[in-house]
Amino acid sequence: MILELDCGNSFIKWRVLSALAGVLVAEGVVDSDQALIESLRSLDKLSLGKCRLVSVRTEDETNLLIGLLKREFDISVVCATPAREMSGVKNGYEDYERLGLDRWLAMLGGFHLAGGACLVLDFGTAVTADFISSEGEHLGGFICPGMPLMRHQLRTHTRKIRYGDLAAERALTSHVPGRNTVEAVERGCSLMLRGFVLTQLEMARSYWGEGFSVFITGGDAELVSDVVPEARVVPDLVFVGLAMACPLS
Ligand SMILES: Nc1ncnc2c1ncn2[C@@H]1O[C@H](COP(=O)(O)OP(=O)(O)O)[C@@H](O)[C@H]1O
Ligand SMILES: CC(C)(COP(=O)(O)O)[C@@H](O)C(=O)NCCC(=O)O
Ligand SMILES: [K+]
Repeated sequence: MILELDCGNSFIKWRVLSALAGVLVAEGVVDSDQALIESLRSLDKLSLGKCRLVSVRTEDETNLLIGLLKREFDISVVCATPAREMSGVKNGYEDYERLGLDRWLAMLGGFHLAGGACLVLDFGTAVTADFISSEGEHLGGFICPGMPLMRHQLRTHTRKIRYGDLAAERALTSHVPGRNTVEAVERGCSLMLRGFVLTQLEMARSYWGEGFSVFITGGDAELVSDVVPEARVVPDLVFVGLAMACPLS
């Protein structure tokens, strides 16, 4: 079996595929290395052979996790690394190594699935947008705070914005003006994300008219997906790119 990991700033997304057919065996989201090991240990008939992973964490943190995986499961681990060009996509950063690897893999996955120009939007801790032309040229992108960061900033830099997770979830069932703090904040931040999406769409149209695909991924993808009905919500877009960047022979 193959273990795939997407180590973001907040969560580790994991999944286990069968070695031969690549069929999904199990998957999950965890908030620590230890929780990952526990989730995997609890699986029935787990027999991991290999692991491929992408991380936007520090080298030290990533190496710690790799060491842990090798000790626990005695597997080989392959890490996605930066590239100037891969699978027809050309990295557009001045310094290609500085582009976040999760963005790079989502771009590889998006361009592969679209077979043409695409806009890739990722809603995680940070929100990112990346533009890839029909020739596979990465035009660049944008980074801004995602929902968890916007919430956190308001909660920590004001005296009177305090509320719990359940209230936050309930507040997001509508976007009418809030009549209490939790509604006002949650809906306000959600509208910022939705406005961001519309701006990115406008920019993509100015480049490519109607000839492009939109991909939406990341843990908070559902907060914005209805703004772009034609978009493809692909929660595992980073994994699509990871398999392309790290083929396991
Ligand atoms: N099962 C889940 N576990 C944790 N967070 C989730 C889950 N489903 C959706 N989310 C949302 O995903 C967001 C984090 O997105 P994610 O793409 O995992 O971020 P990152 O890659 O930066 O770690 C959180 O704000 C949370 O609201
Ligand atoms: C932009 C990001 C913080 C997004 O991370 P995420 O929200 O997925 O955890 C990550 O891709 C990153 O650290 N990038 C390096 C900086 C850059 O892409 O320019
Ligand atoms: K991510």
